[in-house]
Order: sequence, then C-alpha cells, then structure tokens
Amino acid sequence: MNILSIGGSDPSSGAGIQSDIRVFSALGVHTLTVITAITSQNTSKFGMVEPVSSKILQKQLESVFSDFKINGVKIGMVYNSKIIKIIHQQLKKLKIPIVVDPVIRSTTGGSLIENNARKDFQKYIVPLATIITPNKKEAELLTKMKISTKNTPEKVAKEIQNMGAKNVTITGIEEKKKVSDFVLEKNSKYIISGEKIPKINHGSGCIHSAAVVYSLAKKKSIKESLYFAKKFTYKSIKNAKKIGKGIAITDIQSKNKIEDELSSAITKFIKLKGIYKNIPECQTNFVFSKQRPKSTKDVLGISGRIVKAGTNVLVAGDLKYGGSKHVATALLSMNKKYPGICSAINLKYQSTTLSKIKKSKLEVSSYDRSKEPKHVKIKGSTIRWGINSAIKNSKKIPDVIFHKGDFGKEPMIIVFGKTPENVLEKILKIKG
Ligand SMILES: Nc1ncnc2c1ncn2[C@@H]1O[C@H](COP(=O)(O)OP(=O)(O)OP(=O)(O)O)[C@@H](O)[C@H]1O
Ligand SMILES: Cc1ncc(COP(=O)(O)O)c(N)n1
Repeated sequence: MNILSIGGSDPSSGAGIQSDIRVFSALGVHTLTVITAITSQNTSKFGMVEPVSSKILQKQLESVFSDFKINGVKIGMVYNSKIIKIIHQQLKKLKIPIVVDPVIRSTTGGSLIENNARKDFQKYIVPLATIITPNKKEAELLTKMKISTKNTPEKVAKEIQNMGAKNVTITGIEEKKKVSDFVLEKNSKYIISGEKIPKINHGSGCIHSAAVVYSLAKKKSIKESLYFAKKFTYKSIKNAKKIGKGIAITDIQSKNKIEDELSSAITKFIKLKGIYKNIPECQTNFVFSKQRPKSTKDVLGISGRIVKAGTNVLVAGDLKYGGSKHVATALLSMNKKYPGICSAINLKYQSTTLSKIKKSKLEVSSYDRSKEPKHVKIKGSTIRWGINSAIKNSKKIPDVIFHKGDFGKEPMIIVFGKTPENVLEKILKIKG
C-alpha cells in the first residue's frame, strides 16, 4: 500500500513529513512525500519557513502521480495560496480518501500558513477532505467562532462541513481527566473520549491524521478509522520521549520494536561473563509485553528456553507471543498492579545472588510456596498467587521476587523491569 503525505519538512522529525514517514513505516506502508515547505524548528523553538517554488511542487506531484497507485493522501502544512491552488488542481478529481490536517500554528507557536492564504485554504483545500481533523484551536481559527456552550463543537463542525469537508472531527477537547474528539459525519455525530495523558507533546495531531488515512486506505469506515487513530495516538503520546531540550516527541511503538528490544537484550544476556551460573535447572525465559497485556498471548517470550551447555549459554527456540507460560504469567500479575513493568526474566536462586541483590539496593520481595492455599494449588495458579503475595509484602515496586522452593519445586528468582534493557541493567548488579 502507498500513501502520499503532502506537507512541510520538520528537521526534528516530531511533526510534518518526517513524522508521517515514521507512522506509515511502522504500519508497513510505503510513504510517498511531496514537500511544500522547509521549516527550521525543534522541540523548543520555531525558526523560519521557506516555501518551495511552484515549479518543484508541481514536479514532485507529477513524479508520484505518474508512477504509483496511491491508496490515500494526507495533507498537512500548505504555506501559501500558490501552493494551495496547485494541490487543489492536482487532487480535485481523485477518488481516494484524503485527510486534511489543517495545521495553522505549531505547538511551539510558529505560523504554518500565511494569514492571507487562509481564505484560499478554506476555498480549495477544505472541500478536498474526506475528513478534516482540526484541533479545537484550529477549528476556531477556521470558522472564526469560539467554542462555547452557545457555539457547541457540533455547530462549529457543521460550519466546517458547510465549507465542503465531507466529515469533520474536532480533536483535543479537554475536560478534567478526559480528552475528547467530536465527530460530525454526513448523517451522524458522536464523541470519541479517552483518558488524558498529562503531557505536552509535539506531533500528536500529525500522528492522528496519518493513522486516520491509513485506516481509510484499508477500506475501514470513518468511525472505525477514528477509533483506531485515537488508540494509536494515545499510545504514541504515552511513549513520547524528551529527546531534545524542549517538549517531548511522540513515539510509535511498533510490533517490531518490541521484538528488536527483546532480541537485542537476549543477545547481550547470553554473552555476559559467567552468566551460566545464573541459569536454573528448569532453564530461563526472558519476556517483554505490549502495553496493557491481557493474556500471555500479548507477551513476547522464547518458545523454548535460554539453556546452559557447560559454561556456554544458548538460545534454544524462537521469539513468539505466548512463547512463555511461567515468566509471562508472573509478568502479567506484576503488570496488573504496576502497568509500567513490561519485562521479566527468571534466574537461578542461590544465596550468593540473594546477598548481591540485598547489597545492590534493588527492591526485593519474596513469597513462601509452602504457604500456598490448597485451592490455589488445585487451580494451578501458583505463580499468580505467589507474585501477588510478594507484591503485597513490598512497599515499593519490587525489582526482584524470589521463592525458596517447595517439595520437588526448584527455588527461583524473577527480575522485573520496564524494558528488557532495564532488566539487563539489574542483572548486571546481581549476576555470577
Ligand atoms: N493529553 C492527551 N492525552 C491523550 N490523548 C490526547 C491528548 N492530547 C491529544 N490527544 C488525542 O490525540 C489526538 C490528536 O489530537 P490533538 O488535539 O493533539 O491534535 P493537535 O493539537 O493537532 O496536535 P499537534 O500538537 O500535533 O498540533 C486526538 O485523538 C486527541 O484526542
Ligand atoms: C512541518 C510541520 N507540520 C506540522 C506541524 C504541526 O505539529 P505540532 O502542532 O505538533 O507542532 C509542525 N510543527 N510542522
């Protein structure tokens, strides 16, 4: 699938064309790009804008339209009237989904469209939209109406629909703990609400509109696409990272990223000097879960184990969701109480490791398998019961939970962390 992104270049890659490439790549789509302007901006400051010439804009559009089957188009920054008219001319006859993200001002306060081009934006770009996705402020600027109890989001959205957009969503309507998007389709209206993340970030609107066009290009309905985009954007805000000195940049956690992180940590783990001493008789598994895992199927682990062969340690098996039962179940219990904890590994219990743990200032808790109630044993949920008991016994988030075994049961240590890399840092303090 090919999606065309028309917009401005953002050297910080937090927004604009570069952000769209990140989103579409994570979703497995080939991104075609047409650059309308080059900006200088970063996470704290917006510098200058240099719009491209009509000639090169025209040539870029011709290059992509003459060669590719395009499944959807996203329009972001269009700086001036010349640019607006050329885009209109090229796109007016298209029969594929077009998502318009009317970016007017950047989060850092820069102007993304010339004041005297707003009228032409309304006349030529808004009617191209299968759906237009202004945030509250952009909707107000477009309509010159302030959203209030009198001028409801519905009234403002209707005004934008009257400009020619087929469907409208006004995003980012904030209440105390919620952020809502109001949606006006041709014959229906609804609100998509979600939990508010207390974070200012750069790029959430760009990610949202890119996710919408992706879903529409996959032939999903407007409603399905907006729900998908809301969830996708939520995760990217949650993952936002303070990479520069200013506001955080939204990040997309792709499936591959989970696999890459776990795989790289396992490779480092098996190369640790003397680590064979920490592999228990029942061998080791190392797991990493998606955000908010519901079952072991959402937890990536080795289907097989990390095994000891003399003084060498080898990986016997492949990474698979559902690949681990024991360590994954322990992680699920931990994650339920502490959602930030998404990775875990089991290691051999030995008194030397325990004293290193105590010296290392890691938070440690334990449970006693011999105290396990009979009904738990029968149901086979020992590990869940054990982790929950250890959590109850600890005032802070435990880094390490151990048990000293029971008749016929090997004692065990489980190390927990936010990411496999975080687990690895803790292992370094206690190994050997
Ligand atoms: N703090 C937040 N917590 C959770 N979701 C949010 C938050 N802020 C925005 N959203 C959601 O992110 C999506 C994009 O909306 P947003 O209002 O951020 O766009 P925008 O203001 O155009 O973004 P940008 O900062 O890139 O200009 C919407 O679905 C909105 O509900
Ligand atoms: C090139 C370009 N396009 C869009 C935005 C809006 O994004 P944000 O509101 O997050 O600054 C931007 N800052 N730069």
